[in-house]
Amino acid sequence: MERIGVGLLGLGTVGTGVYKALRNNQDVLLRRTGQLFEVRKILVRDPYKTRQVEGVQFLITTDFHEVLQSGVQVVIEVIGGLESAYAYVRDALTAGCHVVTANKELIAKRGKELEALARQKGVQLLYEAAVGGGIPVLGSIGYLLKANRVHRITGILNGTTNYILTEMEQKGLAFDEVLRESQEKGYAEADPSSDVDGHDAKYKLAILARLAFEAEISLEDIPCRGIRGVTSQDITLARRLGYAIKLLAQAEQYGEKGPISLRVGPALLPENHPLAGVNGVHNAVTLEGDWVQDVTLVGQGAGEQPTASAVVEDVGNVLRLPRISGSTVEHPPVLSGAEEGGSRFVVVETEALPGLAGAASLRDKLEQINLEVEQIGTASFGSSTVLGLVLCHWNASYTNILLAELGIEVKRLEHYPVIGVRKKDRVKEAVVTG
Ligand SMILES: NC(=O)C1=CN([C@@H]2O[C@H](COP(=O)(O)OP(=O)(O)OC[C@H]3O[C@@H](n4cnc5c(N)ncnc54)[C@H](OP(=O)(O)O)[C@@H]3O)[C@@H](O)[C@H]2O)C=CC1
Ligand SMILES: N[C@@H](CC=O)C(=O)O
Repeated sequence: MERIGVGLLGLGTVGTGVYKALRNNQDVLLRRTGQLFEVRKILVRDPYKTRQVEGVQFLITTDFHEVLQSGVQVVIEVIGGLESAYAYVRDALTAGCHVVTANKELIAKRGKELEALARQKGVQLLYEAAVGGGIPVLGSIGYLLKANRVHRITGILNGTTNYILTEMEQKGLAFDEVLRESQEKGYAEADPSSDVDGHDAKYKLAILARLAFEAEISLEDIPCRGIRGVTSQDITLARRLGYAIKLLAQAEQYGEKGPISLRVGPALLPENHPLAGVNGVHNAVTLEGDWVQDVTLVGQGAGEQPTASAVVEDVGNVLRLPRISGSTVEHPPVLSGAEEGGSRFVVVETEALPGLAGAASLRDKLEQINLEVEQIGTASFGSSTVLGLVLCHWNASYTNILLAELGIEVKRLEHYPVIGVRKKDRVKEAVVTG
């Protein structure tokens, strides 16, 4: 039996889970790795805080150097944020320690430099928990699908926003209330705007695309929209037309080493799409490769236990994996504005809207000016009425055309891409009101 010293940076939601998992499943890890992982020091910000786990007080420090001096071979970074985390990870790698982190922002922004440092020092830098919480998605791409050319990734990559959208729909709760709940449950980032504005999903998509396409991904190349604009009216109307609204992360490579398109934003999925029923804090990733065709991995995307699971799996692998060799990352062109051409769900909120007959005649009117309307629905919510249209072959100029044709005072107009509807699956006659 080999004793391995571990330094834990952070004892919040994830750090607490990691400490408990290392303690409670020590026997499992020992049996499977022959190694006994012992936490020697825990770095925190506030040494006086009451901790959610017993017996840690004598391990706590606020001095990072004490961690490095405690005979550790593995450092686990679960403090989050960028600058301090970066400095600690860099110093731990420089000192010859293996590093495991759950920090997607750090890996998306500084991963390239830190991986080069890890290679130079002959140590591992592992970050399975940075993407998809407990889902072993990076390992699946890196180790289990290594003979495939993965060309498309479609994912629900943020647990907080998926939880919010689900609770808004299923319980009719308000956005702010559900956001508070997701913070209490430990799903949200320290600054939850990273979740709700889509940045967290963007970091995760960049990490996935880099690994799957072996391509350098710049965060600026990922158009990103969050869920602040999604209302419960939009969710209700989309559902009536047969769709779920999800914060979707998409990446596609057109041919080997070919151009790449990337996008994060709310989108409609038809109810029979594999990701449409992924609810609550669950995440899911569909990977499409040349031989495997498609594989969908689903699991809890945030929270103490699933995230700790991914961190501790990395810890168990750190001394068993082959050393990272040279990287073959390419710089393919990135396609921008791959937003047009597909179907769009357009929501118009107003005070006065046509009923069923009016909606049908509106469709005729729009079709006369060559706006192909696939589905149309209206719904009333208190003093507001909402019109929802699924339009084919979306073009940015449609917004103004629509406003002119509607000829009514519009309180709000929002539009979402509609994903994954094949021609033969399209709903033919869909005019709903309520
Ligand atoms: N929560 C989740 O579901 C998931 C989180 N992650 C990632 O894991 C990381 C941690 O998240 P989470 O556990 O939720 O965060 P928390 O805010 O719950 O915990 C952060 C911990 O780090 C400590 N800390 C923060 N800054 C410093 C610093 N400068 N020096 C020393 N200690 C510091 C805090 O100390 P103190 O307790 O004294 O305040 C706290 O213990 C983040 O990168 C996050 O993105 C990844 C997947 C899922
Ligand atoms: N805040 C993140 C935590 C996990 O990465 C999320 O909600 O997905």
